[in-house]
Amino acid sequence: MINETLLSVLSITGAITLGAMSPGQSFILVARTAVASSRRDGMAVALGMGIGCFIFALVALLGLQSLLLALPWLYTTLKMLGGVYLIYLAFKMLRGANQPLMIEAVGGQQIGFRRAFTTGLLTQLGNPNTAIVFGSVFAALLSHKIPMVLYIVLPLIALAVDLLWYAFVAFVLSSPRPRRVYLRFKAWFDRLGGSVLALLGLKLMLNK
Ligand SMILES: NC(=[NH2+])NCCC[C@H](N)C(=O)O
Repeated sequence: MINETLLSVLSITGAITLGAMSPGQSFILVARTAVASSRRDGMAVALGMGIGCFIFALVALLGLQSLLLALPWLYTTLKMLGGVYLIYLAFKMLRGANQPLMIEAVGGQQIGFRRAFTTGLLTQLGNPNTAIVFGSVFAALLSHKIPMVLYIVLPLIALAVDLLWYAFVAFVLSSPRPRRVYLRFKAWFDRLGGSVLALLGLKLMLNK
């Protein structure tokens, strides 16, 4: 019994880790913030990603999947909201692509911890990749009777995995060299990042 639980916790941790490491909208946002804003802001986005995962994990354990199956309109509404938010972020990134950044100056263009955190959180909550990982993985890897402790342990693991991974990404990308590279090709990076975000947003809205 204990072993079985431990085994599912380990496989779930593995699946969450792979999900965190696969590139997507969350990665784009953390990377962009870390190179363009500051390490601190990058960390704030990473924290938002972690908390977003915590919420997803909890909600998945509480049976969101069956709720969404029962209420198709809720599913559609959430998808639309997520898509609109992504396109909004993409629009901001594309619009600012040609504006130079003065990030050599100390602190650069800080966006502020709270705003960075909120953007991270909303991006994670609107991320279909995250929803799929938590929706399906939990369903597939947990037995029907979920031990009580897992309701706390799994969300905490989810928080830790994404927080650590994205903090690592933010840490690496906010060091001088990656920032210099970003700065040189800023317009192109922003165009690329913005376009991918917009496509992901459209896909989210249009996909069944
Ligand atoms: N554990 C997870 N699946 N977290 C969500 C990660 C999302 C994905 N890595 C992205 O950048 O979009």
